[in-house]
This record gives sequence, C-alpha cells and structure tokens, in this order.
Amino acid sequence: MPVTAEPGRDVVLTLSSPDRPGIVHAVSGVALEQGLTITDSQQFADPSSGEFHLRMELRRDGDGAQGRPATGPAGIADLRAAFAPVGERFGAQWDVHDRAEPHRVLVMVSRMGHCLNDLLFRARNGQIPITVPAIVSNHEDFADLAAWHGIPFHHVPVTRDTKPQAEQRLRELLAKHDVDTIALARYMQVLSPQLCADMSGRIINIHHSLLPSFKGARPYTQAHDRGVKVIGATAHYVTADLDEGPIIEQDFRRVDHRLTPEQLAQAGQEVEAAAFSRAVRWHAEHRVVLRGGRTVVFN
Ligand SMILES: Nc1nc2c(c(=O)[nH]1)N[C@@H](CN(C=O)c1ccc(C(=O)N[C@@H](CCC(=O)O)C(=O)O)cc1)CN2
Repeated sequence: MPVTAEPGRDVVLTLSSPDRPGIVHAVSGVALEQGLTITDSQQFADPSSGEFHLRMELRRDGDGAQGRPATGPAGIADLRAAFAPVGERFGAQWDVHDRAEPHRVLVMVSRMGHCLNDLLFRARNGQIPITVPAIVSNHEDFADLAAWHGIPFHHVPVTRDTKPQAEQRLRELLAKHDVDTIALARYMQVLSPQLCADMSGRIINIHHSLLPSFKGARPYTQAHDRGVKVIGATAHYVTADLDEGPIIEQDFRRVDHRLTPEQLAQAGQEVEAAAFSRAVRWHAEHRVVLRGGRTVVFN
C-alpha cells in the first residue's frame, strides 16, 4: 500500500561515514532533542570498506512543537542545521530528505514500452513516490500512452549525426522540468560521457540481462546462443562505460531450451519491468547508497 507522508514532518536521514562507535547514539540523540520519532532505522557496517551507512525514517511529533515549524522547507532546513554538528564530528556524507517531496523523474523510452507502462502505473497509484513531468523518446510509439497519463511527450529523434543536438534538447527539458533523475525505460541510445558525468548517480537504466553477462546489444540472442536456464534483468546507474554502472536491482526467471530468442525477450519483459520499478522506487525513497562501483540498498 502506498505510504502517504506529511510534508516536512516525515523525513529520511541518510548518512555514510568512516565506521566508529557512537554514530547511531549521536544521531538518535539529535532526533530526541528535535522531537523526532524514529519510525524505521537500517544500518550497515561494511567490513570491506570500513564505512558505516545509516538510513533513518523520522517523524516530527506535534504541530510546530517548541515553536519549530512542523512542515515545509523551514522544517527541513532546521533539521539539517540540527544534524550538521553530528555530520561534522564523524566526517560523514549525509542529508535530510522530505519524504513528502516527490522525486521528479524524466522517463526515456524507445520502442519497447513494458517498463515505461509499469513505472507510469505505479507512479499514478502511489506505489512509487515520483512525479513524471515529461516522457522523452526517439520514436513516437508511446505518445498516446503519455497523453492518457496527461504527461507531456517529447519526440526527440536521434541519429549518429544529430546526437549532440538531441542531447542539448534533453538538457533543456531537464532544466525546464527541474528533473532530479532520468529513468531509461528501455531507451536504446548511448548517452554521452558528459551527460553521464553531469548526472552521475541520477540516471537509472534497465538492461535486459543479468549483468555482467551479455552486455551491449541483443542480450537475449546472446543468452539463447549460450543455452541459459535463467534469464534476467539488471537495473543500474548509467556511466560512460556501457552497461558497467553500479547495480541497483536484479531479477530473474527460469527458461529452457524450447524458447527462441524472441520468446526469451517476451518472457523477460515481466522481470525487466519489476526490477526497473523497484530500482526507481528505492532510489526515490533514498534507500540506495552509491559507493564507488557498488551499492548498498536498504530495501
Ligand atoms: N552512456 C550510457 N548510455 C546508455 C547506457 C549505459 O550504460 N551507458 N545503457 C543503455 C541501454 N542499453 C542497454 O541496456 C543499450 C542501448 C543502446 C545500445 C546501442 O548500441 N545503441 C546504438 C543505437 C541503436 C539504435 O539506434 O537502435 C547507439 O547508441 O549508437 C546498446 C546498449 C542506454 N544508454
């Protein structure tokens, strides 16, 4: 069931720092001082990196208790001010996020619409806390679907020669719609290294194989030729290195020798959409910690 959060009252604190005793104690102490109830808390002390990662869901009790605003940007700003000394003390990367502020996700698609369709449905019914301000495609196949959802659709054709202009148009739309994250819902064009760098950790792609197997084009043909007994999908952050970005979520299903590459592709659509929608939701809910080439996911 979708969780309805209240603006400024329901917040998420995310923190990563070198591991040492006292971090949770310090954070929960500030929560107590600020009249916050801890409604969920997950942490991971990574033995391979020596880092400590924390995700805490907090609710401010009362309406403006002790004169503090319970809602709105002021609520977030004063909570950030309150937690700042703890962040400083532990040398942490941290932030406080308003759970009621929907993540603004621009979705890109080419000619396969199953991931787009699943994401739009889940966003519409509140299962995923995102707003989709625009859909961009290098084809016109899903203009009707966008219209049904009442979402602006931008056809931005791409050829080898027009890629720079197409990406400039994309950048204009990112700025116009104040986009937080780009979701590539089976968008089949390679993004430039510059855009990947500018949007590092903010572009999510669904690749239709269990990476690192079967990178690049036609992964189901590669899988068929290898005689696989499971197929799957990988949602990952996008980097300049094609299909090499940090993995967020994977899903799979069993198959056998009877399926052709086309039938494998058909069978894979369900797991692709499931993995993609979970990855976008976890990202929007600040559950994904991106550290180097790996992720920690508090799901
Ligand atoms: N910089 C990146 N861009 C994209 C990534 C990525 O990881 N880094 N993922 C892809 C999605 N993808 C596989 O999941 C993929 C898309 C496109 C291609 C490709 O060879 N595209 C050709 C054009 C193909 C066509 O016109 O149909 C190209 O861009 O020249 C391979 C893999 C999304 N982008």
